[in-house]
Amino acid sequence: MNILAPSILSADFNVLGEQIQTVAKAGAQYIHVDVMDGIFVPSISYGMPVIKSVRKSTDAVFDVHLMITEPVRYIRDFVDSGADIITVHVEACKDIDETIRDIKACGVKAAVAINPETPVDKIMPYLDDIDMALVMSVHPGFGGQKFIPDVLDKVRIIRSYYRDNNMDKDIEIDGGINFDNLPEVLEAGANVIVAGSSVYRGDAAANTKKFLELMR
Ligand SMILES: O=C(CO)[C@H](O)[C@H](O)COP(=O)(O)O
Repeated sequence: MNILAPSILSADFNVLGEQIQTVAKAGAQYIHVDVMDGIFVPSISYGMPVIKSVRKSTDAVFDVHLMITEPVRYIRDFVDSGADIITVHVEACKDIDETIRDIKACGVKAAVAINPETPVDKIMPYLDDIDMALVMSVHPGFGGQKFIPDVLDKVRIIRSYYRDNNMDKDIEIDGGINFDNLPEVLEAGANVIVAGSSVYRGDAAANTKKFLELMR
């Protein structure tokens, strides 16, 4: 199933709850929540108190993408704040197996992300254990960047692995996705589409509906 995950990084934080409701009511299944610590990535976004507060605005799945160093320290806190899926970066964890175990032990879905420069081999050992693989299609840290098409080879390799092993798992792609590159991203095998600026720039409800229409 194809899923749209609007990234609230590009939303208007002054009315964040309403911005989330707009895309959820338009049909977005996930809300993509980017957490940045200023260490793993150069920018700082928001954390648990904000997530807990906006959790009240919708029942949509909260897809929490932790761009933070050693996320294992905060898994329980993010689950208590309302995360339904927690993504950690392979580059940010000393013990990725333990981190995946901790996420699952909290009763939420576990996902692992790789940056554009990280070889696909780094995520392959975890594909059986996780619920979703996230392939970054920009260097993490900021919304509104240009899509890096080379990462689609990694999507294809992961999708082939899942297909060959009869696993119907999710592959998420994040960064620079727009109406023009969406077809090639879906064709490569990604089925969870993160889109920030191309949803929230302009009419968020109309953009959400257009994405969902193109993803059918
Ligand atoms: O993880 C992210 C940045 O690190 C964002 O989710 C991503 O960049 C989405 O925003 P856009 O669609 O504007 O590229």
